[in-house]
Amino acid sequence: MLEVKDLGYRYEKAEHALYEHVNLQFEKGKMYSIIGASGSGKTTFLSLIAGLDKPTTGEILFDSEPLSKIGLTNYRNQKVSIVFQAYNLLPYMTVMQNIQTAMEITGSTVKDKKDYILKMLDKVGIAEELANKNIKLLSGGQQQRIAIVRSMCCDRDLIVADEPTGNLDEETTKEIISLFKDLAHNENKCVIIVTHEKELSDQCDISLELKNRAFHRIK
Ligand SMILES: Nc1ncnc2c1ncn2[C@@H]1O[C@H](COP(=O)(O)OP(=O)(O)OP(=O)(O)O)[C@@H](O)[C@H]1O
Repeated sequence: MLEVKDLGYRYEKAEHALYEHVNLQFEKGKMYSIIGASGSGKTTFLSLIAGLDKPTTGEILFDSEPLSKIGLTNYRNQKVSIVFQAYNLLPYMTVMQNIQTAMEITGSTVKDKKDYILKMLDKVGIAEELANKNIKLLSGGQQQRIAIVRSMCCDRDLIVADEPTGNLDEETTKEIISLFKDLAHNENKCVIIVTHEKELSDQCDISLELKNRAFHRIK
């Protein structure tokens, strides 16, 4: 579903490229982890496959079509769901409004959105009374869970997440892992997660390590 072809990336003014000639394929129904030392370029890679930035060389294809042809804005609005730490949550809106707005922008066909959102929030342990609170009143961990629920509600084939369990307690981490697993295995999504956490990486179907400017399959 997602194909990375001969990809290279170099930040302007950086001495070296972060990586070159990367070739990878990601399929629906699988959960992938990307691990690697701090600064190895994991977040940058997610930004590229999420259509937030363009590769310096090579290309990325979604269902055989290059992102450059789909258009990055189109791609982000229609194909991919991004769970970066509290990425793009709107601080002046409530939890409910944040998720509902995202569903509307992405053309969700769910009829009773409020009811649906409350059910999804319940799955990650967010009670109804929090749903009507402003985002900025929530803790970092709660905001992270909202960002995940928003990605689940938007029904995209590709979900990319950066350290989604980074600031959560052990029990919530388990819950979040099982939500991502469910999305991959029961809803046939392609889930790609950058993580430092072994527990999360171990649960993935395929693990890639970014080391010495190349990706190595370790599971
Ligand atoms: N906008 C930028 N301009 C120049 N260099 C950058 C920029 N953003 C990141 N870098 C550098 O690129 C390298 C890769 O950064 P990236 O955030 O992708 O790594 P990472 O593996 O996700 O790290 P971490 O695990 O610490 O989050 C780092 O050396 C970083 O300093």
